[in-house]
Amino acid sequence: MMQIRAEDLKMNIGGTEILKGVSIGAGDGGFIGVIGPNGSGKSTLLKCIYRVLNPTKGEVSLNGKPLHTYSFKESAREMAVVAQHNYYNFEFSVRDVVLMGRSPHKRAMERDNAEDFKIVDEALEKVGMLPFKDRSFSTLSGGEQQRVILARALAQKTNCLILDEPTNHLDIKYQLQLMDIVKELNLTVISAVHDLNIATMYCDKIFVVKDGNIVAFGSPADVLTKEFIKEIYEVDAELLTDKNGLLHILYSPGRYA
Ligand SMILES: Nc1ncnc2c1ncn2[C@@H]1O[C@H](COP(=O)(O)OP(=O)(O)OP(=O)(O)O)[C@@H](O)[C@H]1O
Repeated sequence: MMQIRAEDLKMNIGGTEILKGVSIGAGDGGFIGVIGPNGSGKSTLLKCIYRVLNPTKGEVSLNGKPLHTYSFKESAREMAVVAQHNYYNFEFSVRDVVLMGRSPHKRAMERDNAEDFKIVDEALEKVGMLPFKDRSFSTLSGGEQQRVILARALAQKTNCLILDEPTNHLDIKYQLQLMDIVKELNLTVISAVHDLNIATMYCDKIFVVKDGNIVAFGSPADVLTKEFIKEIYEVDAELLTDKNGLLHILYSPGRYA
């Protein structure tokens, strides 16, 4: 099973310290959420983990081995990413976008084979996008694109998934569907999550980021108290536990500082 650790990450951009010494870990199929207000550093932290950014200080490791000792291809066989924004101006078909998920498993110039096409179809089927296979990716709605990007990550067949706000763009059915798909895979997951109710439903543990620091860690039910939500997000929330023992966080209009 996959272990992933970020140790004392610092990130300076243009003289501003965006991450101030952040350590997080995930492994053994755990679903780890990263929550926190806008601009707190969640995406920056995830980008250091999925190698879009190089931390100014600190280190990310996979299975105890520093990430920089992996080639990009090697780390892509371990870790797939669904990023927050996908800028696709190009005219790839849906199938071709998902096929890109197979490239870490192929040698240079190696052709896609029947197995790759099968994996792509299975991944598209899983997210309910198989009927869109021949469509141009750029003509899809935001939510459809998001599901295709998840299919690409699934086709990558990794042990670890990094998700940055994966339910962005999705209506409630597809938010639940995406989280259910990811949960059922039992992969090691690190996901930035904005919706605290989604976090309580799906995350085993959450890290809370504020102003570039981790300010709390624990199970959603332990961390997300009324007082803590007020402190972190400056909103008044009511907490309710339903008959199944699931925590719900309720808000009211105008109840913020
Ligand atoms: N390249 C950059 N140059 C300058 N500032 C940056 C850069 N990248 C990020 N920042 C700043 O760093 C802070 C953290 O950004 P980040 O995207 O990590 O936050 P976030 O917690 O993911 O926010 P959100 O919830 O709004 O997506 C923000 O104030 C952002 O403006």
